[in-house]
Amino acid sequence: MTVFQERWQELADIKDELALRDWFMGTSGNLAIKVQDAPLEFLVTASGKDKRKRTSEDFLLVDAAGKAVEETPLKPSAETLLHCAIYQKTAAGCSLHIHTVANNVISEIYGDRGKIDFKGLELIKAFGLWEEDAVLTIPIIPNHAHIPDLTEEFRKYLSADSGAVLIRNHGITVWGKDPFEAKKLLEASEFLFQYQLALYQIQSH
Ligand SMILES: CSC[C@@H](O)[C@@H](O)C(=O)COP(=O)(O)O
Ligand SMILES: [Zn+2]
Repeated sequence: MTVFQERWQELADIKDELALRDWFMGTSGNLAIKVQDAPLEFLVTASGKDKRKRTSEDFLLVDAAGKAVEETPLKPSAETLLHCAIYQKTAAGCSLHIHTVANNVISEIYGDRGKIDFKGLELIKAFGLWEEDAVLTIPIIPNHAHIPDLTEEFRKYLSADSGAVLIRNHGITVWGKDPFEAKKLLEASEFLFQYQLALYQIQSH
C-alpha cells in the first residue's frame, strides 16, 4: 500500500468512527490528514458531503494553499484553510473539526471570556496535563464567515503540535500527531463540554 492509500484508509476509518457518534449533523464537519511534507500535501474531506457515507469521493489531495493537487470535480472543504494553517504552523499529522450541540452551547456561554478552563478533571490528562493543579484552557474565537479572517484568528492559537480551539456557535477543531491523538483530544473535549453543560444546568437552578 502507498502512503497515500494508507492515509486515505486512516482518514476513512476515523470518519466512520466519528459518524457512529453522529458528529456530522447536516453535512457539518471536516477532516484532514497529512500525506507529505515539502511540499505539503494533505487529504481533506470534499465539501458538502454526507460524511456518514463511505465513498471513493470522500477526500481529495490539496496543497499548502488548500488547492486540489490534481484535476477533480470535487471541492475541498470550505474550511480547508484552517487545516492548511495547522500543517503550516505545527508538526501535526491529523486535524478534525466537528459541530456538536455541546460544543456550540459551551462556546456561546463562555464566548465572551474568549476561553474555557478545566481544572480538577481526570480527562484533562488526555491533553498531557498530569499535575494535580493543572488547568486545561481551550480558546474560543469568533466565527468569522470569511474563512481567511477566521484562519487569521485561528492561527494565533497554533503554537503547539496538538491542541483544540472552539469557534463560537460553530464547532471545535483539534489537531494531533496522528488520527489516534487527534481523536483522543476530540473525545476528551466533548466529554468535558458535556460535563460542564450538565453542571451548568444543575447549578443554574
Ligand atoms: C452545513 S454545515 C456547516 C459548514 O458551513 C461548515 O462549517 C462545515 O463544517 C462543513 O463544511 P464542508 O465544506 O463540508 O467541510
Ligand atoms: Zn464547520
